[in-house]
This record gives sequence, C-alpha cells and structure tokens, in this order.
Amino acid sequence: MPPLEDPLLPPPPPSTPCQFHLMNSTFRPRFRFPSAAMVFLWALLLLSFTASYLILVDPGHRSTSLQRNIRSSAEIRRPNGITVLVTGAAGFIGSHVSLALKSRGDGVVGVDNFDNYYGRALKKTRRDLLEFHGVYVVNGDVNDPRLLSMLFETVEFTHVMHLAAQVGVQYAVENPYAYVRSNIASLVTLLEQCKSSDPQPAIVWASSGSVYGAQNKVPFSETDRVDPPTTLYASTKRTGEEITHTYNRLHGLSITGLRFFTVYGPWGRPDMAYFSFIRNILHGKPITMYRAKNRVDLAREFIYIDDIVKGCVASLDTSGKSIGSSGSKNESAPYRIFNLGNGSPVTVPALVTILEENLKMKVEKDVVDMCENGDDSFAYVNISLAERELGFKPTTDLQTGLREFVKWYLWYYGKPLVENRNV
Ligand SMILES: O=C(O)[C@H]1O[C@H](OP(=O)(O)OP(=O)(O)OC[C@H]2O[C@@H](n3ccc(=O)[nH]c3=O)[C@H](O)[C@@H]2O)[C@H](O)[C@@H](O)[C@@H]1O
Repeated sequence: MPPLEDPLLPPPPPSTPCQFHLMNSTFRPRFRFPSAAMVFLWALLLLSFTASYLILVDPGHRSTSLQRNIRSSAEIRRPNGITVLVTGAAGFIGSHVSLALKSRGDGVVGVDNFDNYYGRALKKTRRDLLEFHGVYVVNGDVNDPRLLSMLFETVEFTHVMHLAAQVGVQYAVENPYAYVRSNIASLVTLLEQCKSSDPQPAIVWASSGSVYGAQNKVPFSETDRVDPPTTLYASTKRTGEEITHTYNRLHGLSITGLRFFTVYGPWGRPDMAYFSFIRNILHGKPITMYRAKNRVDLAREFIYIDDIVKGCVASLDTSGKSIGSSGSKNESAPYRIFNLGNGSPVTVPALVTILEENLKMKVEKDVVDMCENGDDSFAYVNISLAERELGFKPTTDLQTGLREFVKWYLWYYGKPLVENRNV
C-alpha cells in the first residue's frame, strides 16, 4: 500500500477553509457544469447498473459470451470446410475427431455433459487440450432441447458427429436407465433438432459392433442379421439404428451409422479391458481374463484410434446432404451403415502378452470361465464396404498401437512406485 503522501506525487492542494456553514448559510443550490471527475463517476455508475441488469436480470446476456466462444470455435479456416457439432467431444473418440477436424481447418463445436461414468478428470483434461487448440466444448446435455436449439441458432452446422453415449457393455446390468436415456432419448432429441434445422445437417453417429450380438456367421457384414442382442448396450445401439432409419425416411436426414469395434489408444477409456490390464500390471496386481465355452479364448477386433478417426472424418466428407421432408419422390437422403473394425481379430491373452512385452513386466492371470453375463465371446468383421466407400484402411497393428498407448499412459499417469511382483 503506497503512503498517502507519496513523495513522488505533487503535494495535495491546501485544504480550503469551510466557506459556509450549512445551518446558518443562505444556501441556494445553483446549476454548475459538472466537472470531468463527476461525469466520469456518473458514467461509471451507469455502466455498473447496466452491467448488473444484464447479468442478473437478462439471462440472454449470459449466453452472449458463450455464443461468442461457440461462433469463434465454429469458424472455418479452409476452402470448402465444414462446420461440425461434435457431441461427446470430451470423450475418447470425440476428442480425437474434434482435433483432427480442427487441424485441417474445419469449424468444430463440442458439447459434453462430463458424466462421471469413468470419472471426470480425464474428460476435463481432454477438454483443456481441445480448448488449447481452439475447440470450444459446451458443458451440457444433448438431451436438452433448449441447449440444442441455442447451438443451432448460433451456428449453421453442416454436420453433426454424434458420439455422446452411455458406453460400457457390463455397466448396463447395473444402470439400465442410463443407456435408455443417453443412447435412445438423447438421440431422438438430437434428431428432432436436426429435423427442424434449416439447413438440415448431415449426421454421422456412433453405433456399435456389439449389435451383431449372438450371430455366429463370420466375418460380420453390414447386410447380415443383427439379432439377437446379447446386452442392453447392444440393444440401445440397435434401436438407434432403427430410429435413425425412420428419421432418414420421414424427414430426409442424411444418416451414417458407424459400428465401432473395440477402439483403443492414447487418451482412451479407463473402463476398458486394456486400460485395467495396464493398471494392474504396473501395480503388481493379478488380472481376470475371461474365457468362452470349451476353454476358447475371447477375441476382439481391436482398432487403433487414429484409424477410427480417419473413418469418422471420411464418413463426414462423404455423407451427402440432408434433403428435408419435402424432397422429391425420386430423391432420397443417404442412409449408410459401416463396420469400422480392424478386419482381423486378436485374442485377449495375445493383447495381454503385448502389454507385458512393452512394459517388460509379467502379470498373474486369473482365467475365469465367462458366466452368462451377456458379453460376446468374439468379433470378426468384414470392413470391405468401408474400404470401398470411405477409403477406410486401418494401418496400425496391435503391437504398434499398444506401444503408443503404453507411452502415453506412462506420460499421463506416471510409473507407480509400487514394485511389480514378477510371476
Ligand atoms: O464392440 C463394441 O461395440 C464395444 O467394444 C468395447 O467393448 P468390449 O469389446 O467388450 O471391450 P472391453 O471391455 O475392453 O473388453 C475387451 C475384452 O476383454 C475381456 N475382458 C474384460 C475385462 C476383464 O477384466 N477381463 C477380460 O478378459 C472382455 O470380455 C472382452 O472380450 C467397448 O467397451 C464398447 O463401448 C464398444 O461399444
């Protein structure tokens, strides 16, 4: 705090002796031109009144800075660029896709409700990373029609990349309503918004490889039957495919559903098996490895995140246009479904071995026969349609992808100090 009489400041003017006494003076107020200081004070007062009115009374104003952020994030910086609303932008696939679009000059706005299914910390770090690269992520729920209408009033989205979902196959047993709400109700809310937007955006959304359920015919092709579902998660994704089909037929929305298989990589989902395996290996704890009937190892179509991102971006680029419900009889909006897997399954024990090799550590394995929990025992997928239509060609094998994942994991979480017991 500077002294009141700062030696560097000119001395204050001498105080003027009181010129009149209120009680005994014949005080007559008279008009005087206000001094500059008075004008300044009044202006300040007026400004603060207006600001508090706008902030407290007019809720619209609060959204103005939000809308500024949204508009700036939606700015296109390349010729023929697109403007994409990415739902689930703070999620694993959503964050990678958002960055890929932004880095090639598209306009990208994210929305995410930061649900606590696998903790919020990683989602917030992904959000910070996105904002560092100029992608703004609105904290909100896709199932909120007012939020959606504000977003579409603020920006003319050409595309929606709908990745927000309640994920996880096992958690559905515990909390079925979360799946119905996120994977069905939110999808309908979003489609309703897109249906009534002018222009209507094209929609690319996350279905799942799990829709093939108990099918035994391999490899799975898009034209194959997709019943019966073995999990509620799969049922909600299958329902989503049917719902989107209806919106495509009735309302002329361009729809592309992507059947993602087991996507892995840096910034991945901590609820997935490869994530819990690395955690346990590093902490010297045993892992549970499920096994199907007749002692058959489980197998999955592990697909690296960079390959999936290419599939998502190509889907946006080839989506065609929504045509609205007034489209002519000869014209129909595209409705497409693609498998996005690797085209070659790998067993879970093989995945664990690659992790052990990368970490130069061994882990104790509890091999458990899979109970009737509804999980699928294998996945083997035909990706030729995506190859043909999207130019989709996965290039990262599991060794390379897991090496990248392990590098990221050790960078992000650090190596635990607990000693691993070698087995
Ligand atoms: O294909 C899909 O659609 C789904 O792929 C994954 O589901 P999943 O393949 O079951 O992925 P993980 O939970 O990582 O499990 C991979 C394999 O490891 C097995 N596993 C899991 C956990 C465990 O402790 N031990 C174990 O052997 C599972 O049974 C499964 O065979 C994703 O988690 C889903 O969100 C996605 O939609």
